[in-house]
Amino acid sequence: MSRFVVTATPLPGLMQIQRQPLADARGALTRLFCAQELADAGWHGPIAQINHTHTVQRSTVRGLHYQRPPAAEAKLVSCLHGAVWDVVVDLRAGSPTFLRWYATELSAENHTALLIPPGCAHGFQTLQDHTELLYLHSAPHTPSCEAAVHVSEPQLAIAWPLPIANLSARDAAHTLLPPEFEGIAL
Ligand SMILES: Cc1cn([C@H]2C[C@H](O)[C@@H](COP(=O)(O)OP(=O)(O)O[C@H]3O[C@H](C)C(=O)[C@H](O)[C@H]3O)O2)c(=O)[nH]c1=O
Repeated sequence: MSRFVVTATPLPGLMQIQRQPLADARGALTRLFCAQELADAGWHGPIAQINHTHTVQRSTVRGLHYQRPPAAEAKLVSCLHGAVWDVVVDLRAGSPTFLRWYATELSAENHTALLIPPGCAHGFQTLQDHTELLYLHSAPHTPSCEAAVHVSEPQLAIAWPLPIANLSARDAAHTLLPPEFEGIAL
């Protein structure tokens, strides 16, 4: 029996993964990852790194981050505590949804994760204090390949649900996309 319900989104390759906890009188066991089950959803190869973020204040925004080739990465983003409004932006050159974004709520309660394909930027806004996310990365953190899109990028017009708060100095300083930006060649 599959422990995940996989649902496509309007962005090709971006999949919503709903975990299916096995509950009993003691509580529940929830599978967070399965290479075999998630291969069909687009996860290929080993997990290179796992990160955990704790964000203290509601309304905080982190993002919009991605890694360029050769460290372009898939990410599986899960919420372990609290809730986020999670955003993915398609930056893939030639994609039919280039520069379109998709957002959904990830929370400990709804057991929903996003499997984000390479070439997409990721960000989120916390909807509760003390929100914790777990990230599975298919490539190692490679500072020389790190890149980002500004959370207030006019070409995206992301409709953040709350006022943007606690943006890091680094995230506040990301430059805007040039009009001629054609995306990332993967
Ligand atoms: C991403 C990353 C960062 N770092 C170091 C670099 C900095 O010294 C410190 C904080 O990095 P940053 O401000 O980029 O972290 P976040 O803004 O929380 O980025 C996170 O939130 C956004 C929404 C994401 O999608 C990123 O993948 C995710 O890591 O951790 C590491 O050591 N390993 C890593 O994989």
